[in-house]
Amino acid sequence: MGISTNLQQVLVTGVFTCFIYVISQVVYNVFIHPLSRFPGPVEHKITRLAYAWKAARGTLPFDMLEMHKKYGDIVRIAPDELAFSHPDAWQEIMGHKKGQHEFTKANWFYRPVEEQPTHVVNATREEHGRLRRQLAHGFSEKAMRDQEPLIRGYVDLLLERLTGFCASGSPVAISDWYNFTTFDIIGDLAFGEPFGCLQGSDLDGWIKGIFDAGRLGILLQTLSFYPVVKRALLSMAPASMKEAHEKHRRLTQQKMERRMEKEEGRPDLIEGLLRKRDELSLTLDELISNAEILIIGGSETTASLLSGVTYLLLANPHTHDKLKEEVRSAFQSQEEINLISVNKLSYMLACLDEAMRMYPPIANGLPRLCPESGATIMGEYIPPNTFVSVHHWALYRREEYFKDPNTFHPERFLGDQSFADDRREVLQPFHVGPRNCLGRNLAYSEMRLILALIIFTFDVTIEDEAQDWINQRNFIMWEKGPLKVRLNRVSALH
Ligand code: HEM
Repeated sequence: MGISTNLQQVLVTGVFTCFIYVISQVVYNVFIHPLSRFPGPVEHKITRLAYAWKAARGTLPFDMLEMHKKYGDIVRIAPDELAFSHPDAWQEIMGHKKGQHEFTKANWFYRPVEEQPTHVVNATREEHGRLRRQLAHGFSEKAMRDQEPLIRGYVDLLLERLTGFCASGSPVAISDWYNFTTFDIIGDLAFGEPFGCLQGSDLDGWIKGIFDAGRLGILLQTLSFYPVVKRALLSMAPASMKEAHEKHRRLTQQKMERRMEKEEGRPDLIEGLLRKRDELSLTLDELISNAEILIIGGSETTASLLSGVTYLLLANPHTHDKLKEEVRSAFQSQEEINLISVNKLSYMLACLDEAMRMYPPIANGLPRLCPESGATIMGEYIPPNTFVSVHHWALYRREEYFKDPNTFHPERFLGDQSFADDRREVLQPFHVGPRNCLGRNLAYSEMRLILALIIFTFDVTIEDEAQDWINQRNFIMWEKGPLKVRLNRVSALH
């Protein structure tokens, strides 16, 4: 009897203490916290879980737009995070800072498992500078000229494989084929060998392993705010998961070792790091980690945009007609289309930029941490250790910055006067500043070459089942369904 009364008392005290703790957290976060003066939904001010829930449901980009519409350009999206939706925010958060402290990348997002080897995207500032300098060789104009035959080989294989579908008359998920192509290209540029996706008409198991790990990464990012739970869950990971991880690691190591055996001076993206490996004190795991991030960053992004622009053109037939006219009048044969000659296709570039606005490959904000000195963003003092972000999709759909933002208008990038008030500098899908995209030129070259050759070679029509394709969820990357189209080879090319 005495024991159960004691137990009851302990339980009541425990529950009461938890209750007091939660109430005091709520009161602190809503009324006393240094960010309490910023507007936002109350559940987001109270707990990180409100944001995590939206990210986990895949609706974050759309929720962010609604929040900015309701609360303005600055929204408190978590107790310790602000989202900014304004042209000035890019430079103020990510730009080069003369004599001021830079915003660092948020560890909870970029390094959810601290034990993993680092790479150029999540490295500390000092480490990053050294890695970037070396990697930059592989992205130079000269390197790209040297890489062109390799890239062209895969694009020709894509055209050959797609031609197969013309003969059979069956619909084709062109989105998959864009993925196969960009993965094979980047596999060769990062590891010295393709994944065989175009040959095998499927994503390689190694790539699937990376995507699975990506999904887990979203969960781990949220759990970074609850380290005890994260540690417990990681220690309870089933043996099958650990085995899969180990198998993936072994395969990657073999890939890297094969690349290291190849001739010196290969014009690819990893050669710069291999050459200075000792100077940079790079372990094998760090080399692998850099190659992996090149593959993740350089394939899905480009393939998404190609799928997005194809869908938007097909859903807006007058733009598709205009592009066909531009490409087919500029060239007489496929051979004339190359990385240099595609530069004259100004309408096509406008289509790519407009697709980047409506369907940015990276749709959500990538968070940064405000320096110890605090900072001023959009005229507001931001206290130290605040996470800050700019959410691409939501920013690009704001009527304040783009006229008729939900409609595909490539003309807005061609000086059309009806879009004179657009704030085109808002569009920064590759970011600005010292950590902006190294692969921007490569991405544009690949996308221009592939799109020009597709438009030149095929008449493309969209299948009924794909009419709604663009309405997708987003989990850091878009959850692309199959973009089903029918292809007919242009008669002059038969
Ligand atoms: C449409 C395609 C692409 C988009 C929209 C894109 C976007 C971005 C963005 C937003 C960042 C900054 C990430 C951050 O702040 O954490 C980034 C970084 C990076 N991207 Fe891309 N990217 C694309 C294609 C590529 C390609 C083809 C490559 C080639 C491998 C590539 C390589 C990189 C690298 C190496 C970085 C890290 C740069 C650094 O931290 O110094 N990207 N990209």
